[in-house]
Amino acid sequence: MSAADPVRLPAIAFLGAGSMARAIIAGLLQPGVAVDGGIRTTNRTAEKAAELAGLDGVTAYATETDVAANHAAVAGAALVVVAVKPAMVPDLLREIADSLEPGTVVVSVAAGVTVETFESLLPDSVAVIRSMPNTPAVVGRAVTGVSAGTRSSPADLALAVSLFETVGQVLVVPESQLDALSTISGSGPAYVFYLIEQLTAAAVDKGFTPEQAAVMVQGTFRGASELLASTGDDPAELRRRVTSPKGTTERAIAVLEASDLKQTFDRATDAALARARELAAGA
Ligand SMILES: NC(=O)C1=CN([C@@H]2O[C@H](COP(=O)(O)OP(=O)(O)OC[C@H]3O[C@@H](n4cnc5c(N)ncnc54)[C@H](O)[C@@H]3O)[C@@H](O)[C@H]2O)C=CC1
Ligand SMILES: O=C(O)[C@@H]1CCC=N1
Repeated sequence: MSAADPVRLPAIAFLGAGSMARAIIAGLLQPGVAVDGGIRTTNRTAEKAAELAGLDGVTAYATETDVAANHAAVAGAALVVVAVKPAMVPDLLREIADSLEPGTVVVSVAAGVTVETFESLLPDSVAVIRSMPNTPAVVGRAVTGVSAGTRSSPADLALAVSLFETVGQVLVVPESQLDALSTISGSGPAYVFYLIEQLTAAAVDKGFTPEQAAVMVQGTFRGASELLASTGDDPAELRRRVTSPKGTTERAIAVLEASDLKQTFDRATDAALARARELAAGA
């Protein structure tokens, strides 16, 4: 993307401007992106809306001070991103259904909630796309899964892909795979931060200050990720280059292998998948 070749998107409304919506908005505010008609946001509190209103090109509405906030935000918006908590989605869709103009593309980021639920609560004239982004969107490094709805056209899907490409990489997958994708990349940043927390605690237990531990652990995660990205080498080969035969790393890796991290990740991601199915059922 270059300044000479900006990405142009039509007016976008974010309903539920919390962590995830703000992460995507951060990408839209980058120099190479133009949102014709502007960005509208809604959230509950006036305090948060005031913060959002301070962003260039953003019109922010708060439901606590404006009962018509969601209606005002979707008026004239070609893209409507639904980013409230999954349990709140059905009520929100009932609230806005009559305010959506024909041809609007509604993009869900809500975990679990199916295209079927969205399409059943919205007029036939509105297309639905499901997505699953992740919070590295804030730094333009998101991985987002995107799935077509039954009423969406290839152009509608392409529009949603363009939206998420402003904040990182996009994978188009069938909806049947989107919950599984969510257990890997949607939740994934939390797994990485958890590993960082645990290795930091191990460093502190070995006598380093929290500051020293943070330099060691965060620098190592960043350095290893950048090494992987810049060489394109297989992670197993990069690991082998650290693991000197009969050396120290070999002993550490043997302990990690004995703990069967793969099985732990299988169980963790299966638990996330089960929760997505509960969310789909409205639990
Ligand atoms: N946080 C993450 O890493 C990811 C979250 N998601 C999905 O994004 C959605 C939002 O999650 P977060 O941003 O983490 O939650 P959050 O709690 O940070 O944001 C939710 C926002 O919705 C607003 N809200 C609540 N009721 C509303 C209403 N009736 N009208 C307008 N705004 C309303 C709240 O004020 C809040 O700002 C969820 O459905 C979640 O499954 C998807 C991918 C990753
Ligand atoms: O935890 C959640 O439900 C959301 C979906 C993926 C990441 N955060």
